[in-house]
Amino acid sequence: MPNNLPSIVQISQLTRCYGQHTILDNITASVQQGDVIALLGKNGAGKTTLLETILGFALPDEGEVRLFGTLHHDIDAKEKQRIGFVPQQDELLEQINPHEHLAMFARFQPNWDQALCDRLCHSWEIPLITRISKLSLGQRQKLSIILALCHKPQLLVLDEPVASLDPIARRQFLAELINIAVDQQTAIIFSSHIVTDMERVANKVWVLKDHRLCWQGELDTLKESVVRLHITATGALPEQLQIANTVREVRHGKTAMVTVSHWQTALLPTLEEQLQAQIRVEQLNLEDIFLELHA
Ligand SMILES: Nc1ncnc2c1ncn2[C@@H]1O[C@H](COP(=O)(O)OP(=O)(O)OP(=O)(O)O)[C@@H](O)[C@H]1O
Repeated sequence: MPNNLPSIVQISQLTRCYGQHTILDNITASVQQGDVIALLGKNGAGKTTLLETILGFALPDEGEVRLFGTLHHDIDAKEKQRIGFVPQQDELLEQINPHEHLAMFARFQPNWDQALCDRLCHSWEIPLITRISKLSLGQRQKLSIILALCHKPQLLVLDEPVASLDPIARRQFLAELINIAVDQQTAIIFSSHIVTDMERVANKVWVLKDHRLCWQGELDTLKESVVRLHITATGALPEQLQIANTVREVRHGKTAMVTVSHWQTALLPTLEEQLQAQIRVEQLNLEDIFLELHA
């Protein structure tokens, strides 16, 4: 059956500058229901800028962003309730305690899931009656996540949500993300430097590099596309290997290790013939792919 619903997020030719500096250059991308998108990029690549621009905290210099089909700066309070956001630096109210904060927030959220809130507060050992200014960084981060998850958003945007979480809480958090993505079909955009975590939960990847999305697509396709070729020649290797879409090349005598993008298995026999070599194709994990794309 055709799906005529608008994308949850539609980014069209988005450019964003700070002063003279272009941070995001002509980005076009979309997010559909049920997508879990890992947003990857080096420090300063523009991940926070992209996430905040998507949410309408700043206007693009060029292009536009639509949330649920509406221009992001035109969405009303009701539509805002469909969004959950965990910012890199939390915006918790310091002078009240988590119990009061959660209760206050829940009053304005028609879809608030008190059972989920109670469960997470219990398993994450949130000190409910301690003033927020006295909580540890990790406890604050957990509270921000609970605030963002429990109103059952249709779009969840997470900017480095796990940086301060211990490994147990991180695993629990990832499990919750998978649950809500599967059960509620929530669209999730998730930025983190813990790439192994992203690989566990994401089905799509956006890689931000040189101000653009140098990759956007299915995680599995990315993993099939970027591979490392281990080449062992029977004789001498040609001076120029001339392998299409080479990302990085390391040579040593009759052997070479070449990382390529846009790989297709069907290319293998021709390449072996061309180089008079045996080639082993190594699949890479997401962290290795990220490192190779930035080598
Ligand atoms: N308010 C601002 N004014 C001027 N430049 C800014 C401002 N905020 C961010 N920048 C610059 O924009 C670029 C992108 O920053 P951003 O915070 O979006 O990167 P990031 O990918 O989220 O980085 P990190 O992984 O370190 O959190 C950086 O060069 C940063 O210095």
